[in-house]
Amino acid sequence: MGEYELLSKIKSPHDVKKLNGEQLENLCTEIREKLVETVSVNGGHLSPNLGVVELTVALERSFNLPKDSIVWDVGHQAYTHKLLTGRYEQFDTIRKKGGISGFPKRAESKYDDFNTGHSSTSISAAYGIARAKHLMGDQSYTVAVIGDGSFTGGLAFEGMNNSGRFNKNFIVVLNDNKMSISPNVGALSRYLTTVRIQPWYMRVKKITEKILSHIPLVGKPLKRFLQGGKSKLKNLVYKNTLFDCFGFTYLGPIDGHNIDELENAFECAKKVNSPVLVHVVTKKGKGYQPAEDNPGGFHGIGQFDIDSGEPLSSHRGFSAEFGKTMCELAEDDKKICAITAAMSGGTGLTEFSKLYKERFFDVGIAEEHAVTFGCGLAAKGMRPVFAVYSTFLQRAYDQLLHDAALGKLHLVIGVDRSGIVGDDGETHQGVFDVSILNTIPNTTIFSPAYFDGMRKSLSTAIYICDSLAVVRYPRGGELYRPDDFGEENLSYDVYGNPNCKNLLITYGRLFSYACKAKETLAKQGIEICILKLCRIKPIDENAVDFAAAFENVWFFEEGIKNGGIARNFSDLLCCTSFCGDYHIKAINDKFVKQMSVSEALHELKLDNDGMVNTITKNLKEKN
Ligand SMILES: Cc1ncc(C[n+]2csc(CCOP(=O)(O)OP(=O)(O)O)c2C)c(N)n1
Ligand SMILES: CC(=O)[C@@H](O)[C@H](O)COP(=O)(O)O
Ligand SMILES: [Mg+2]
Repeated sequence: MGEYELLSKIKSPHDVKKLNGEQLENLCTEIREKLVETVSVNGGHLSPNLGVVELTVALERSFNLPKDSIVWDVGHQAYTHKLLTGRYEQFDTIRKKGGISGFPKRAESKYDDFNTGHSSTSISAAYGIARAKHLMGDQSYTVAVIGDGSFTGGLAFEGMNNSGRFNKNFIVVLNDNKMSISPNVGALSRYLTTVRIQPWYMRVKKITEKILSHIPLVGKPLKRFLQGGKSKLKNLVYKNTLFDCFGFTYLGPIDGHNIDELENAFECAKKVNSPVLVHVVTKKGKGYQPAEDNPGGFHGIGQFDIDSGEPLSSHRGFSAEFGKTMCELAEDDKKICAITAAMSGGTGLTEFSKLYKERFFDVGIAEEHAVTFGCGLAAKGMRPVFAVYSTFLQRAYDQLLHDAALGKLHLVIGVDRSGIVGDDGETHQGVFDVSILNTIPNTTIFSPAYFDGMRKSLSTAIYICDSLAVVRYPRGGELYRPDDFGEENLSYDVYGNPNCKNLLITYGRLFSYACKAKETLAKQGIEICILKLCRIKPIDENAVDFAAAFENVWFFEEGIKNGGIARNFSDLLCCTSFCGDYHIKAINDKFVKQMSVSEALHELKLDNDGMVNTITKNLKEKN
């Protein structure tokens, strides 16, 4: 490893076009080695990228980038695209502070046509791009590349429905590897299996030609192309599929690891004067045995040992604790149901899915549906718990508001990855959920700091609350817990001398940083007391009354300031006799870039150093 003779010389897709068959094969091998080597150090999305090496090479050769446009859905599989579009030299910085992103970014390269991170957007975005080009008389091609998992998202179907009537070329490449993060689920997935294996979809050119001659508009040009002298399209078969019903000409299935076959299919797709769907079959994790054996495990991974495929670090996190608690509760209560939107592993629900199969619902990448489906379960007296990453819950605002809260339905949401998540960057930071949920009436939000608080909050959300109830917890595990801090209370805790002048308010994992800051400040002769909220909506009136007695109050919040709890708290304080100074440190109207969690908290001045510096500075200014 380390010697990338061909890859290191690729400065743009133009260079890839110059390579012959043998060189392309070697290039793909080098790319795979580079992917494994880099991700083993930086962490990242390995198996999705290993699966699309040939697909990407074929796309970059068949199309004329950056004039033609490619929109990668989610964008977690665009590493090869980055390597072939002038970012080889920077590739070692991927997902690091100041480095290149793990997702496409328009600001990063002229070859990145659309910013992504959340799934199922590619068809809509690419269609918008195609229509804009059309309006401007630009004849270049536009391609959306979407995985079979991302195709389960409603937005993908909205895009298909809308774009299917376009009377110009528009290409959707469906990368079908039978996997979302875990095995893909649902009727679409079942349908794709039948498309892949039905016997009448024989790969016979004659049949293709015969069928094509009966298809108006599309058939004849395709047939002519198939019959063309240097056509190598013997593997291409026209079929009548679900996609045709949407107005797309279906081409496939194509072997996604055969560059020749892929290029032929793309050449053919270009000839169609209407929307085309190219169905490409790939193997997630291809070329690295541990990832082929465990594609879900290598979907998104931290550092690992290349020889064994073993992760270099593992610690028990909130997700695992949440999953364990769900299993314990579900054992005694047959009404408890768990819902995930294609994130069973990440949200800790794998064990639940095995133990309580009939009460476990993986709805695909469909957060909006997950919420409304949960509301339906709740309407009939079940106890649904939807476990979802904070960033993906953003999709379901209207469903939370209109379907759950307005109807006072008792849906519980486990908001995983709340707060800074680190290397995935802006698209994945869980810093908006509080502000979003805070606007919704009939909603209770708990944001514990430790596992015991999470367990208590979850059972309270399930058994005491009677409308929308949310328990949020961060990526990773528990942080520092002082020996003299007892069990977490559900509403709030006071830690320190309640009669001192200075009060630090916070919630969630920032409490750990606050405790460290308290110790540091004590050494400097500054005494602070900490008010640790657990239930952040509604805020306990007694907590507000307690805070009102202090001379100096700081609220540190790991979330966006607008609409956050610190602002609420200040509104409530205004209604008391409080006459001290009130300071808020939260994320001030910006997106948080990719970097480790500790780097981000440091930069945002939300770690212990930031707290100490802010407090000492404010006190100095006052005196
Ligand atoms: C709205 C949204 N929900 C969930 C995710 C998390 N997620 C990222 S990739 C992925 C699976 C995508 O599967 P597929 O599109 O088939 O790509 P593959 O990894 O199989 O290549 C999921 C669920 C996301 N990025 N966006
Ligand atoms: C691309 C995507 O959205 C997911 O794969 C996400 O990156 C997973 O994040 P975790 O690593 O925190 O599970
Ligand atoms: Mg897939």
